Amino acid sequence: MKTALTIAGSDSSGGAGIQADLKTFSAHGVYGMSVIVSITAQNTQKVVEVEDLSPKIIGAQLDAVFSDIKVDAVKIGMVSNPGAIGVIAEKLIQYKPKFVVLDPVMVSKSGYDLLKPEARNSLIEKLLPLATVVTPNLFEAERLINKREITTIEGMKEAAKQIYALGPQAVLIKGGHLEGDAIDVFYDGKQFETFEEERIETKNTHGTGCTLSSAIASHLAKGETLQEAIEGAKKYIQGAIRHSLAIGRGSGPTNHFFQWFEK
Ligand SMILES: Nc1ncnc2c1ncn2[C@@H]1O[C@H](COP(=O)(O)OP(=O)(O)O)[C@@H](O)[C@H]1O
Ligand SMILES: Cc1ncc(COP(=O)(O)OP(=O)(O)O)c(N)n1
Repeated sequence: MKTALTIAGSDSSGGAGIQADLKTFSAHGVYGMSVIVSITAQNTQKVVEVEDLSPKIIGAQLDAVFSDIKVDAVKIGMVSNPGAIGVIAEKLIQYKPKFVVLDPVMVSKSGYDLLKPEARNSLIEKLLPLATVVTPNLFEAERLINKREITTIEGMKEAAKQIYALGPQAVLIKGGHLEGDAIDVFYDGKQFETFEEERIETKNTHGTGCTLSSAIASHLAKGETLQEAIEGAKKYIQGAIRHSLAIGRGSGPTNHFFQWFEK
């Protein structure tokens, strides 16, 4: 069985973060492992509180996994603070996993800062250059390159070029917050590609970014090319949103095991 490791924050409501990643790995038949960076007290309506784990225990989790198990792909989500980012970068340089999917999580849909403002530069300098692909949403793309507002496909392409110049092997800017269809823009330094699906009208989109990035990691772990991995992940998130769950009183989660419910 292929393996994937998520390095991210825990979401007590189970729709985003580590919980979404492990469900996604399982739904793809990939053995999932986790390094917890932060614990969030969170539900479908809000993030109530966040507690970061120490760089020491983050490093110990990484050593425990990498010293024993072959990791076929890594997904990075909420990394919270400069100390956590420092130890994650150090260990990735040491263990050299083949694929690193970096979701530069900054703010939850409910509006809570999941990346401390002072950690932005560390994320750019230390993690972006280690990424096989970085998957910002529109807001995160704006923050990475200090751009005002990205609202069009042309704007996404220009931003993808600028983010690519920061060091990742490829960039996928997600268009979940665009007007109209859900169009994601890919750039690998040579060519652009768009991944397009129709927008599904629902408020239950908690954890869509986490789910897409861990699905990309799952496909990479199974040996697909990056473009094949994104194509597969995009189809998966579309199904997961189409069958999303009205659980909780706010923005409910996607359905990671929607295949079980399709006739
Ligand atoms: N309502 C929707 N219908 C279809 N696809 C969506 C919808 N919302 C988000 N997506 C897709 O889900 C993935 C995650 O995107 P996005 O929601 O922008 O990320 P994030 O959760 O990081 O803000 C992207 O592939 C995006 O196009
Ligand atoms: C612990 C944790 N990590 C990440 C997120 C953000 O996930 P995302 O997929 O961007 O989903 P939304 O917050 O936008 O619904 C999170 N909320 N918690």
